[in-house]
Amino acid sequence: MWKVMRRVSVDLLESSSLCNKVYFRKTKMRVVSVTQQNCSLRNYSAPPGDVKSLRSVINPDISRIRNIGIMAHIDAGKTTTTERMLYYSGYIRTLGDVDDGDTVTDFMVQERERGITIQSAAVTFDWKDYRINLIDTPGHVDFTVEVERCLRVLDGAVAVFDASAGVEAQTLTVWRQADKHQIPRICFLNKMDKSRASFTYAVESIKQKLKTKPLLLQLPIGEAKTFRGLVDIVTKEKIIWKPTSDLDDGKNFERKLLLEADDPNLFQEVQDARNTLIEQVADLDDEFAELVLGEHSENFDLISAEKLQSAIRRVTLAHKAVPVLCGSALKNKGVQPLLDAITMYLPAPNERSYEFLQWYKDDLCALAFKVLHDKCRGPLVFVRVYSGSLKPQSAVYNINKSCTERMSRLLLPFADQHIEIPSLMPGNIALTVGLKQSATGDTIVSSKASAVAAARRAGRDAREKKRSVSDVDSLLLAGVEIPDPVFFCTIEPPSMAKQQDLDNALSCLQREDPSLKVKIDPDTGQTILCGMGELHIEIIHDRIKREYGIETYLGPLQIAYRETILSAAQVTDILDKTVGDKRHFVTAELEVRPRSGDRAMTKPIIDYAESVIGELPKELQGAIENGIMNSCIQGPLLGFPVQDIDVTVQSLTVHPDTSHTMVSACVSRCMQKALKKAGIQILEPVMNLEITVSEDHLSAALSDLAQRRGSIQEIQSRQDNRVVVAAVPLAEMMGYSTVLRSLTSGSATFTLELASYQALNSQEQSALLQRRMGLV
Ligand SMILES: Nc1nc2c(ncn2[C@@H]2O[C@H](COP(=O)(O)OP(=O)(O)OP(=O)(O)O)[C@@H](O)[C@H]2O)c(=O)[nH]1
Repeated sequence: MWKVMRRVSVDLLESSSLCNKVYFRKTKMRVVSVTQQNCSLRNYSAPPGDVKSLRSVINPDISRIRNIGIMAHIDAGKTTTTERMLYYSGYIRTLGDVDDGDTVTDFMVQERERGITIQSAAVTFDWKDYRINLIDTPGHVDFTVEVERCLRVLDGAVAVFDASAGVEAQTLTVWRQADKHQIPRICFLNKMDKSRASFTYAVESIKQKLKTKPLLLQLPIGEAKTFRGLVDIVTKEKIIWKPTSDLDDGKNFERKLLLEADDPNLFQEVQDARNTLIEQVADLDDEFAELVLGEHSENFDLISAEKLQSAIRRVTLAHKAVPVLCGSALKNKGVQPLLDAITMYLPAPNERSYEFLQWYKDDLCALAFKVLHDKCRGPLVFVRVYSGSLKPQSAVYNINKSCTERMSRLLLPFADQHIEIPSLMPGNIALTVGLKQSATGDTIVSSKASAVAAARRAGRDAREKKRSVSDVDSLLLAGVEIPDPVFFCTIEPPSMAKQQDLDNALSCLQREDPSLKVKIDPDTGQTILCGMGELHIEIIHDRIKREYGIETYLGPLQIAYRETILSAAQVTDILDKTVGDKRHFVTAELEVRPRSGDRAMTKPIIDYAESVIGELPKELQGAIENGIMNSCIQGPLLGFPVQDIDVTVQSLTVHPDTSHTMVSACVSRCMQKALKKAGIQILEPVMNLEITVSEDHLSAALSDLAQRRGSIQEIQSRQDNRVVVAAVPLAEMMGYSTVLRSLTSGSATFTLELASYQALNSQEQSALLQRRMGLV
């Protein structure tokens, strides 16, 4: 049964045109021996490992907590590394394998079948007196929002790399996201056992592409097939993994001081690497520089490992450099030192500074960062507490939703199983049961009065620092930026009777996943699903079937274009309508202008002529802006969102009896006319494409790209492979995975990421219009 399901899912994905794994897990397809029984052997319903010890320290000292994320390009080995961490910490007793579909963190059926992470999973475990809350995030670009929302609550991250590939496309994206949230990082060069693994190459690519300063804390002993251990440069200890007679689970390793007599060459290499590390750190940290230049300037050997570790910690927390470690998660090597490095070099929650905390004093301030729908318990909301404490059976106030909610229980997340806890202190992460309104990105405080007091303090602070009020708003209500979807399709239930069930399923899924958008087509009344990529929509379709028992039908996948205007235009409109005994009378005059700028913005910038703004009541202003926004959601040509326009309300006359709805309606109609008069230009999503292909198949891949309106920006070398970086319209990428697979005998991989929206030329635009009208 399991085999059959996996086979089906592989076929499904293979047929999907935009799956970015061209060879889609050849290894996974080979390893199909997992049975349902195997999975139950992992005993997912029983409490994991040493739950008693976790219970006894529910709220450890804040300095002993590490909220850590694992991030990387797809397939770098995040889940495998996480699984090893859980095993060595005693959280699980047998090692799971992504290729066998039985890891703890990939617990959704779709994740286990496909061997990919879709939802980020939070797991809590202890490592040498430290509490680690670890989040395994998805690597596939379709789930970037999932990564972003988790980064909001992390204090540190481990960036995992495939040592044979170095920095890959999605690594850059997640690295930039981590920069945005100022998250200190450690790099883990995984897959050192692979045939083309190269420590030097991977480090160089980190230096060049991520523009960061790597601090080499380890040197590998052997590479590829000969990889068998490492040297800790800080302590000069050699770590060699030794399988026991019946088990090679990586638990057994020998750690001893490297002596010159053991291996003179390696000894010298380590000596040099340590001196370089000391100089590098001294350059970045004044306190350490004093030590190095002072008492130990003659002999760096006298600098203790502890002093060096403290300095490395300071430069890591100050984002001045990034420690680099290596290993092979699959071959069970290097993960224990990585865990040590997490506790040693990444920050505790109280070492991060959050400006908004000062406004709450010691009152509760928590952020909801993820929602899961549990059939029995209802919505489960993941929260991170920043200040104050959370207790079960208490009321909390959600600032974003302006509502008070009651929380019934607090649970510690163990992937798909949960342990009940009596309280949650600052710096910690847990699941709440009972919050019905809270969604991803909401700020939760103890009461409305507390929110008001915090807002008052924030306002006072803003005035002192001459900051705008909207700045303060965004700090108080820190949410997650959701990019616009690029794909959409219709979704239909098997019968009208099932429409209500489908609506419910979609609204639950939307609360879990804010990047999923659902709307109703105003002309046909059909439900439209909008997603971040083909895989995203496919997974949603699958979940509706499996989790909600509704067999739905998807229409053909379509591209989400945008509309903009070509020139400025000014239009006047009059609405004169009598409803009952009331006469509604509005005249509006609007001017629209194209806006140039780097960022595509679907929200128009609205301003008012002086004669209008002087006497405009707030509610009336709201009605005008509603009308303008509404007509920008669906452009006049094909109904796509309108981007990059400025609007000026030049004049407005409103009869005293006129309702605000009528004002909005008049303004909206006036906008539509103005947009049409200004001339509509269709914009298409253009993607950044990165193909990793062998030299033999390079020319085939390039000539195919030329037929797809692709423009090649760069061809780089990556070990024996070539990496083609190109910009290609999304509309040309349908069916690409199948084509690339046949062109390259399944050896190439690619990633696709939205870059910008660009104008179609007039021929392309009229061809698209004809297609949409069903004329061709
Ligand atoms: N040779 C080798 N293969 C590895 C290693 N670690 C992971 N893999 C393999 O690489 C593939 C991807 O591993 P995952 O752990 O699922 O990678 P991931 O980064 O979690 O993948 P996504 O969540 O889908 O982005 C699997 O086939 C693993 O068996 C390693 O150290 N060496």
